[in-house]
Amino acid sequence: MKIKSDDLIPIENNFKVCAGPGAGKTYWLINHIKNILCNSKRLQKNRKIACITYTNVAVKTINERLGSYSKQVEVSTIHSFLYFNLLKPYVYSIANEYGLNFREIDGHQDMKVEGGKIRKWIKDHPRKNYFKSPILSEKQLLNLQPNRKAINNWIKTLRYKFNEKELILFCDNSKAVYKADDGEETRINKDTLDLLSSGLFEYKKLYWQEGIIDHEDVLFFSYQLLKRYPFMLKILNAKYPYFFIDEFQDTNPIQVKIINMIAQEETVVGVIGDSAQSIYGFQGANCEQFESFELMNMNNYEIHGNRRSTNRIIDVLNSMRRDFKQKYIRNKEGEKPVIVIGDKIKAINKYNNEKLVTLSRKNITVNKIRKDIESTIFENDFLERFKEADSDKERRYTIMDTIFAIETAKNGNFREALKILDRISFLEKNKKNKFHYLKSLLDDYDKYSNDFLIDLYTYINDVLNVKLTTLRKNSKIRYFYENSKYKEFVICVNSINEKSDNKTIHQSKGDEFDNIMIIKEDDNLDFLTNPDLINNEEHRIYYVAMSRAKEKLFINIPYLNNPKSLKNLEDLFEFIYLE
Ligand SMILES: Nc1ncnc2c1ncn2[C@@H]1O[C@H](COP(=O)(O)OP(=O)(O)OP(=O)(O)O)[C@@H](O)[C@H]1O
Repeated sequence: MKIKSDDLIPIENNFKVCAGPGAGKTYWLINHIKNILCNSKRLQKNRKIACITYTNVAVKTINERLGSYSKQVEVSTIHSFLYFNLLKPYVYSIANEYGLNFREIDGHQDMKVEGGKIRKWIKDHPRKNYFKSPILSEKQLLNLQPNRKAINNWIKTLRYKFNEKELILFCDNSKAVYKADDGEETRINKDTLDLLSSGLFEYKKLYWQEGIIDHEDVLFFSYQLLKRYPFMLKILNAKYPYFFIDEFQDTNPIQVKIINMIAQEETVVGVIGDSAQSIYGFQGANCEQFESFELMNMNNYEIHGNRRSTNRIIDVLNSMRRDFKQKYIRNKEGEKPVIVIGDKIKAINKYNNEKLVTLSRKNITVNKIRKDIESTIFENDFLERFKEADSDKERRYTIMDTIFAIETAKNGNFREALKILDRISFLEKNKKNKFHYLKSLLDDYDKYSNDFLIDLYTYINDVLNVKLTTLRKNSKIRYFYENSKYKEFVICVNSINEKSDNKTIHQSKGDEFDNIMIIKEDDNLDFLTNPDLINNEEHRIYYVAMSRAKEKLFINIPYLNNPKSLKNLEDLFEFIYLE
């Protein structure tokens, strides 16, 4: 059934809302929540609406938009929802079985890959006796650097997946490769990878025994808990009579299973999304999953308008979409989108008089643009130079982690900031000291953040009374501290990256900007000339990118080998060749 983004729907039925970009899905969801808060007879004092969304930025936005209504709504990412409602209170009950040191767990983090742990894992591998030809030996795996690096790359792809009803761990074998600077490629053979794969839980346990869990582990343990202890499900149902998930197209299969479990009892479940915007395939999400998602007593709705973009931009989006065409709601003609052919920096500079946000497919392109456009130092360059200049590891790490913690806290994530401080040896695990240290630094931010690193060094020494190794006069390292700006360092912090005008397409998910330039590294515009939003994730990624634009849209390609191939795009785009 078609609805508009300000329509109300019955509050006691499960629902699925499908709508294209800029349709007002988030806007609609917030209204729906307010409607429930005003009219539900099932929301007593201690019961809440759960509203799950994809990123911490989205959590913040939804909370702000709910305003005073947010008290009875728990807005969070699925990981933090499950962590606080299931893992923290109950994981002790299965901890032994998984070698999980539950007392040490302090939140969840991005997956860590530590060389030392991989080494230990291989040394103690449960099927170590089979490490003989054609399987690489322990020595070949541990002592040859290219092999080590290839295994490292492979382990970085570690994920859970369902094998029948059980969750198993697997890695992507195509990533067990290392390419040296001279182009020589080292690839680990399949027999070795199969054997190593058989012990992946032992690898995980090396982290678990220290209480370290990542986001995917939160899903894994939650699933195990819910499967084994039905009373936990009952508690969730009692606490959250309504459970909604925004951006459902990027939900992975474990989350879907958990959501299905939650929906079996009295909780009303609603999912909102757009299968054409599913862009997290590498995490196991796929667009088919959203389309086939079904619950008992579920109403289906569609919103066909686009409230974000000008008509000319919506025309481009519609040219890619087969399932339905979006309607103009703003009904502003706008300018014809432009394909700009030539150097990216020239292209950005040409159109940068109005605020322009660039969206690139890869991080490396974003970094190149930042280096030229923002005249800041490429983050790795700076960290590399710092590492080279300051060989005193303790001092270097103290400075580095202190800045990471300060900037993370300033971005609103105080908990994460305190966690970062654990990496500093004199603060480790001492909550009171950490708190005091961070608070002073935040209170006095202006005293050290406007100029050079030396100011922060002096502040830590003199005001906080932490004695860092002296920086000798006229030494190379003192010169570095006296000449490197604090703000140069800040660029290294990811959360700051989010604020930049130059970002990856994935970072732009859910957001919108007036003017956008998509930066391509080649002239392949297949996603426009031959679009396939159902089967091709790359096409969906560019669809998401283009649909972030409200007013103006540019696509930059470095060259155009075959102008004829773009003939069909002339109605939709203007073509500009740069000198
Ligand atoms: N009913 C409405 N009245 C006024 N403005 C609206 C309404 N619905 C949505 N908007 C505005 O339209 C824009 C797009 O809305 P929103 O971000 O909720 O869309 P979305 O469907 O979640 O987008 P996407 O899937 O592309 O991220 C926003 O600027 C929002 O404030």
